[in-house]
Amino acid sequence: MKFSVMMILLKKALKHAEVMRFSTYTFRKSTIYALSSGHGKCGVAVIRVTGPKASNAVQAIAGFSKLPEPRFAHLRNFRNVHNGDIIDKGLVIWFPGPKSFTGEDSCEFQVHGSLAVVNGILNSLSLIPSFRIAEAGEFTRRAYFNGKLDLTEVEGLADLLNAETEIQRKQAFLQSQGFLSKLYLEWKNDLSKELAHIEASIDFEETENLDSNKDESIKNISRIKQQIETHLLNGRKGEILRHGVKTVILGKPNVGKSSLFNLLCGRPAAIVTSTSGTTRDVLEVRLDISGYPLILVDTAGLAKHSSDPIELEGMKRAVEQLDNADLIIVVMDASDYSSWKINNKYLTFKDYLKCYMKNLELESYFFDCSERRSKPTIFVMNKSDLYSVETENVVSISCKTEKGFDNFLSTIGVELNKICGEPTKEHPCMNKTRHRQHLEDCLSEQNIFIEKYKASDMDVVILAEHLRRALRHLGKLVGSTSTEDLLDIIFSEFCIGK
Ligand SMILES: Nc1nc2c(ncn2[C@@H]2O[C@H](COP(=O)(O)OP(=O)(O)OP(=O)(O)O)[C@@H](O)[C@H]2O)c(=O)[nH]1
Ligand SMILES: [K+]
Ligand SMILES: [Mg+2]
Repeated sequence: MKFSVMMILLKKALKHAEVMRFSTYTFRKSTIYALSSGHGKCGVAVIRVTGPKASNAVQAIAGFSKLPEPRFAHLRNFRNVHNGDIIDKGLVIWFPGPKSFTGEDSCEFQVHGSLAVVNGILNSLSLIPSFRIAEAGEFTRRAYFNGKLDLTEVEGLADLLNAETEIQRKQAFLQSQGFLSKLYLEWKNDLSKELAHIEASIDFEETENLDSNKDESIKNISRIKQQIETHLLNGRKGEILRHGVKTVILGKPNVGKSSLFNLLCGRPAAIVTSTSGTTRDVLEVRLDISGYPLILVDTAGLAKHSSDPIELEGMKRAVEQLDNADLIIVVMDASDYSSWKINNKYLTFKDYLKCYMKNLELESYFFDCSERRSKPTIFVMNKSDLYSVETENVVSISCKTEKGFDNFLSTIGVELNKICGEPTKEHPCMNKTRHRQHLEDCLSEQNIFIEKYKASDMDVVILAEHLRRALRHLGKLVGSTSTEDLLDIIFSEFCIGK
């Protein structure tokens, strides 16, 4: 048998294996239920049911002899399945499959949100034959297996449930609506077309035809490759937005770092005293600034001469924070600046800044552009109530009077926008290590393909296999090929009832 024919048969077998995996899941299906709204006392609680026997819940609990009109809210008495007592009066909505979230027959009960009512309904559901309580993420898992959502949409939904700020919400919502998968599917489609050309030529042994298409093929694949590369570069923004922008406050002792930290938090989270070296440990809070998630870190002041082992440890920890910082806020003291003189002359701000950073032994972080360590930085001159400094590239503020604080907030907002960007439908950002991994692997397969194809030093059949692998990585991204382990990780991010 020819090698290329073997490859085609192997490919078909792999496809079959995928279909098998999907169908084994359907065999395991039972009807599941769960409280989908938050736990604890609340105005209204939502209980969801999905699975082949969901209609039994509508009939047994809401007392319909014939199923009600789908997707309409019906006000009904809900009865205890065991003794017929009325538990509560509420709304029931019937969603016959496949037009439901999971794609299966589903229904939703909206009841008064007390523990007793919710337990009453859940107990009744448990008495209906073949009903069981849902596992965490099981509703979404079913939606995925029924083709209602692909994997990046599932991830987007998980992020949406966890979103803390407006821009995080926007990124997650766009992803849950399929804008990221749309991009990946476009690339998958384009690459598939290129592969189809090559496969057709192999099957019919049309080597002349293959040669004439070579330049066109290389051009098309290079274009896709470049789009993926740009997407990866932008992806760093999406990843930071998803995790939060780690923002480290640094400076000499007593300049007002903790005062600024507290002002941003809106509460006295850190101890502030006039004693130099007050802060020792690294303090961290999560904040929402202009819709962006900020992980704000207060650190010990960096003193040049210290023999106190606790202070030295604090400084070591402060500097370590720089390694994975996304944004740095360097705080200075205006009264300190005003007192610095060299040869009896006051320093320009630029010279002062150089000396200041040299004192902190952090010059290379900010001034050595050849080093990759240079990070986005905001320079803040605090204590402007004592001495006013109006210079370019420095934000003047007084933590004592709060003068200049609004200006400081908008400066942070601008930086955050530069760091995270703002996700749009046209440019959705990747935001997970999983995405990066598959895209990088996809790129490296494309690179091998282009290089070997150009040099004509590889059998075309093997060459095509590199394109196939590149495609498989895109497939893994949207979840048309995935493993149970990966699915377990992704669905574990959901709570019960989603
Ligand atoms: N006049 C004036 N005093 C300030 C201002 N901000 C902070 N201070 C005072 O400066 C002193 C040091 O403030 P902290 O916030 O503890 O300074 P820090 O940089 O965190 O100090 P360490 O943790 O010791 O490194 C305190 O006495 C504050 O009240 C300001 O804007 N104006
Ligand atoms: K202090
Ligand atoms: Mg402090």
